Amino acid sequence: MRPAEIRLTDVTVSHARRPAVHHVSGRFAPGSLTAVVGPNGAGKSTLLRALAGLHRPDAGRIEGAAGQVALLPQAAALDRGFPVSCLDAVLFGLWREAGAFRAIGAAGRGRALAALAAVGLDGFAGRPVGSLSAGQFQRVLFARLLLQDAPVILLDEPFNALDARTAADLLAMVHRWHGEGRTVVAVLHDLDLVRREFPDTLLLARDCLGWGATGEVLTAANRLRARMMAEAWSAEPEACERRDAA
Ligand SMILES: Nc1ncnc2c1ncn2[C@@H]1O[C@H](COP(=O)(O)OP(=O)(O)OP(=O)(O)O)[C@@H](O)[C@H]1O
Repeated sequence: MRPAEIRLTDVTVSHARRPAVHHVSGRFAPGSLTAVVGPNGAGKSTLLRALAGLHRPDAGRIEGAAGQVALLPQAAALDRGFPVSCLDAVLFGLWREAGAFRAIGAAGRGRALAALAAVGLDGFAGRPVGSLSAGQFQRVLFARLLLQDAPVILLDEPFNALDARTAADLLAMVHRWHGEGRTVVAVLHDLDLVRREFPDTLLLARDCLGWGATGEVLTAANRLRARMMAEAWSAEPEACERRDAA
């Protein structure tokens, strides 16, 4: 598992010309385990979507991510009313590998069943995803990531609304991916968890307020700065003056 270095150079990502991520530069080293933290509306999900190629930066460059990323979106952003079984939901992980209209085959089904077993959902293959608890659904999404087998794994609030046991099981999987040499990036709000489990941190408040060793980034001064920036945001962020001036 040899992920490339992911480099961001002066990256700005906007929604309707309003910058959610503002002139961010830095790098995710191959095999690093990084938490992305910051206040609500800081641009964390937007950054992950840009890294996954789902949202194009309107300025700057992201290099090294294309084609090697698997993304776990925020559970709240997913529609669970869609009538699919757990097995099919996991098999969506093979979509890119197999192509939209190609048969998955017995080997693919076998891998999907093994992934369900690995996340503790043996026997759930035929269950509709709509009938799962939040924790069981998150396990299905982790099984899908397992099947995708990507060198870079992006997780958007992976432990939200989970009980201690489920969170611990999924955190163990994150550490396994890290141990295998994958690059893992997770958006998190629990700073105690970040300090305990994540060696590196990117502190975002639309601008990057720190990116490096967690202990050096999560200082009281940096967190205060992030809070003050968030309090200064109006409901609608301003258009980027630096970009408009360019
Ligand atoms: N689809 C969208 N259309 C318009 N604006 C959006 C869209 N998605 C996000 N935004 C805006 O972009 C900014 C950053 O949002 P984003 O979801 O990236 O922040 P976040 O740090 O992940 O927040 P949270 O911690 O609340 O999940 C916010 O001002 C948000 O309202």
